[in-house]
Amino acid sequence: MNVQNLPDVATQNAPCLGPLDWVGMSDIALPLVLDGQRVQARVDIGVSLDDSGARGIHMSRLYLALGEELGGRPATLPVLRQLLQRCLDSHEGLSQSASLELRGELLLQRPALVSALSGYKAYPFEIAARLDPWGFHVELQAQVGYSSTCPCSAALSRQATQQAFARHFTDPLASFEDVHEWLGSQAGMPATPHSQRSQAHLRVRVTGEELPLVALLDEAEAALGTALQTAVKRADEQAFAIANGRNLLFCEDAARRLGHALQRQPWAAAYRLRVVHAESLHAHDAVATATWRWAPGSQTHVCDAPVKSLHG
Ligand SMILES: Nc1nc2c(ncn2[C@@H]2O[C@H](COP(=O)(O)OP(=O)(O)OP(=O)(O)O)[C@@H](O)[C@H]2O)c(=O)[nH]1
Repeated sequence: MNVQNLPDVATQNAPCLGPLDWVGMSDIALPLVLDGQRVQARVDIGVSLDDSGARGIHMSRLYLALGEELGGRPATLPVLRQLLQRCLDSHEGLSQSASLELRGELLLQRPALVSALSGYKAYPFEIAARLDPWGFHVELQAQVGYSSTCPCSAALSRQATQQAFARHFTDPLASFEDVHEWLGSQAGMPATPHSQRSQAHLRVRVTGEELPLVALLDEAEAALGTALQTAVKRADEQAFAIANGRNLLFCEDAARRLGHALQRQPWAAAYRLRVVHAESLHAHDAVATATWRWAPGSQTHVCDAPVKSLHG
C-alpha cells in the first residue's frame, strides 16, 4: 500500500486540547561509545507538545534520529546537541524543547593498590540533555562506592589502645621488643573503629565538548581516598586499611572533599551531591548533601549559557 493511503492520526486535531510538557519514548535500547568504551544504554527521548491542538508528536522521527545520530557513536556534547536539534527541526511548529536521558553502567578496569592485579568495577551513570529556548543543557550523574571509617570511632579506639597499654605496661622502662610484640598481638588493638560501605551520588552540569564521565569518577575516587577495590591480595588489603586510617570520613567530610574536588574541574558548571554512609554502628544511614551554583528547584543543566549570570 502507498504510504499516502495510510491514515496519519498524528496530523489530526486533538479531541481534547492542551499543551504537554514532554512526549516521547522511554527505555529504548541503544549502544553508544563513552570515553572510548562501548556501553549498552537505555534512553528516554522526547519533545514538548506546545501546539495545544495537535493530536500527537512523530515518535518515529525521534527514534530514527536517536539511532542515526548517537547509535554506536561517541556521545559528545556536540553530538547530543545535534540530535536534539534534529528532534526540534522535525517537530517545527509543535515543539519548543527536546530532551533525552541516557542510562547505563560503565565498566572500568581498576588496578589493585599494591599488587600487579586488577579487576573491573561497574559505575552506574545517567546523562540528561535538553535543548530549549534558554539554551542547551547537559547534566551528568554517576555513583561512586567507597569505604568510610568513622573518625569518632577511630579516636575512641585509639584511646582504648592507650588505656590497655597503660594497664599492661606498668613498668616505665618496658623494652622496645616487649612493646613491639604487644602492639602486634590482639591485646595491642583492643578496639577497631567501625567503617561502612558508602555511596556518593554525583550530579554535575557540564560544559565543554566531551562528557567527562571517567574524569568525574577518577576525581571523586581520588578525593575520597578509599574507593572500593577489585582484585585484593593481603598486601592490597593492608594498603586499603592504611588508606582508611589516613582518610577517616564523616559523611560531612566526604561531601566537602567531593565538593572541593568538583569545584576545581573546568568542565563542572554546577553540582548537586549526596553521600550516604550505610552505618554499621546504627541501623540508619548518615547522609550529607551539598549544592554549588545549583538553582533551587531547577531541573535543567547549564552547558553553553553563562553559568554565573544564571546561578550567581
Ligand atoms: N504520537 C504517538 N504515536 C504513537 C503512540 N504510540 C504509538 N505510536 C506510533 O508511533 C508510530 C510512528 O509515528 P509517526 O512518527 O507519526 O509515523 P509516521 O506518520 O509514519 O512518520 P512521519 O511521516 O514522519 O510523520 C505510529 O505508528 C504511531 O501509532 C503514542 O502514544 N503517540
